[in-house]
Amino acid sequence: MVFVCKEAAATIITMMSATKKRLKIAAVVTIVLGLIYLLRFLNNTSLISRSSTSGQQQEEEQQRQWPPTENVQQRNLQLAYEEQHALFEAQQLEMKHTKEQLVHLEEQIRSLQASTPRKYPKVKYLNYKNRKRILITGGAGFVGSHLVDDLMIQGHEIIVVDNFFTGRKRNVEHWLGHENFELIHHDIVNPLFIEIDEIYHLASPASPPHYMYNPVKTIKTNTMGTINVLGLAKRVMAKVLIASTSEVYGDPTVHPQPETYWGHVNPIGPRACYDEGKRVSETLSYAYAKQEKVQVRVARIFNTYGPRMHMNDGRVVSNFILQALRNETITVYGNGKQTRSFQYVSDLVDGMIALMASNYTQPVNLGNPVEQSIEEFAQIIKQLVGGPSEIKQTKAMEDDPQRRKPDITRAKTLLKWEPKVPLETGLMKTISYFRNELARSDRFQENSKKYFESPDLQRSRP
Ligand SMILES: O=C(O)[C@H]1O[C@H](OP(=O)(O)OP(=O)(O)OC[C@H]2O[C@@H](n3ccc(=O)[nH]c3=O)[C@H](O)[C@@H]2O)[C@H](O)[C@@H](O)[C@@H]1O
Repeated sequence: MVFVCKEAAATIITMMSATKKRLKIAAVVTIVLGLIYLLRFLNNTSLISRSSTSGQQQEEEQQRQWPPTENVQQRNLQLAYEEQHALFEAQQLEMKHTKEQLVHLEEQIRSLQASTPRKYPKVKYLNYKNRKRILITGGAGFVGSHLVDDLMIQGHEIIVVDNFFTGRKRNVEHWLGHENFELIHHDIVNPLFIEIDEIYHLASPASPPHYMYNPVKTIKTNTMGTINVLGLAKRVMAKVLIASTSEVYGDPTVHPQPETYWGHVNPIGPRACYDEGKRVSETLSYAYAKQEKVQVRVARIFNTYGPRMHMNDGRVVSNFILQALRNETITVYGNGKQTRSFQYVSDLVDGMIALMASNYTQPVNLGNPVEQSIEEFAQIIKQLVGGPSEIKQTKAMEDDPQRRKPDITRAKTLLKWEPKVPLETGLMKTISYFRNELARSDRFQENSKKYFESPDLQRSRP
């Protein structure tokens, strides 16, 4: 601006020395030039201020825009952000599907519950004085669940404790919700504090493949578990019945086996975890009886069979029946000359209840003295089931007891008990149970196949 004015003044001084006319022209030119400079200057100034405003706006725009797009770091951030966002959206969609499915399932459960009113088997009414609180360890197992049924029907309050290693909720589900029944998921290897009048201690795997599967656990259950049960009995002054076994006789050298026989057990063989575990269990019972005045009953249980045996039980009765029903080969371990005496489960339960009610404290054999070889037993099953199954000999089991038959004189005289169910009758009931189980498992497999292959499920999968 200063420069422009100086220039204009210089021009005017020059013009003053010229003619009047030239002077006028020079003045006009000078003024026009000055105006042009002035206009240019003003224009430039406004351009500068305009461009600085748009720069600010751009910066603000950039700040508003997230994630930033300018440099690499920002671009990476943006990509990560977009990825997370996409994942989040996919998860939300999956969650929505799952919620829809849950709602559908809940509706189905509600309608099923509504259509099946809870009906329990009839139970006797016992007054407060006669009604006992009875704890059954292993009460969801094969034998335990039948004992539960009988004692419930008699009108007692039953508390089942089971770790469900071999027991199943299904075995006692018909009592769930009944005011006299309680089911506790508990491993008896850990102490239990509860008020009861009687205990039936059945908790332990009993089938050779099951107890050999985890021998340490089998020993713990039969030693620590029994200590916990006897300790509980001592605290609350309850009577205890310990479920012992014919296996305490090992591979017997006396036949048939009376309770006075001390047995022939290999202490380091594959069966020892069970055989010796049960022998210690008996020893503990009599130690608590002597030292702590606990009232004990010991039942030595011989081979027992019946409905609610597990399909994967692995013992001879379930194996042979399932093999025959599936038209598979019936597998006899060894030469089949070894013998067993089989009792039906309801006979055993009657014997246990009679023993608990008695005053007799020494061990009592509970078994059916009708003895047969395993070879004969395979023939009986094949004949009862029918079908084309072959009977074949396979590898013998290590330390398999060769002869087993209970001497039941004690039970007969002291408990007035003896087995009532003939082998054929019991086996027919057991065969019919396994036939239903097979049909049920086929149905289950088919339904689950249908479900997992259904287009709805495929669509809802992420
Ligand atoms: O059922 C029971 O109450 C008894 O079962 C088992 O004793 P174990 O007599 O060896 O029972 P199984 O596994 O049923 O075997 C019986 C006989 O059949 C044979 N067997 C078993 C399964 C098989 O598929 N094929 C076969 O020939 C065995 O070698 C054995 O000689 C347990 O060890 C006992 O504690 C339990 O009291």
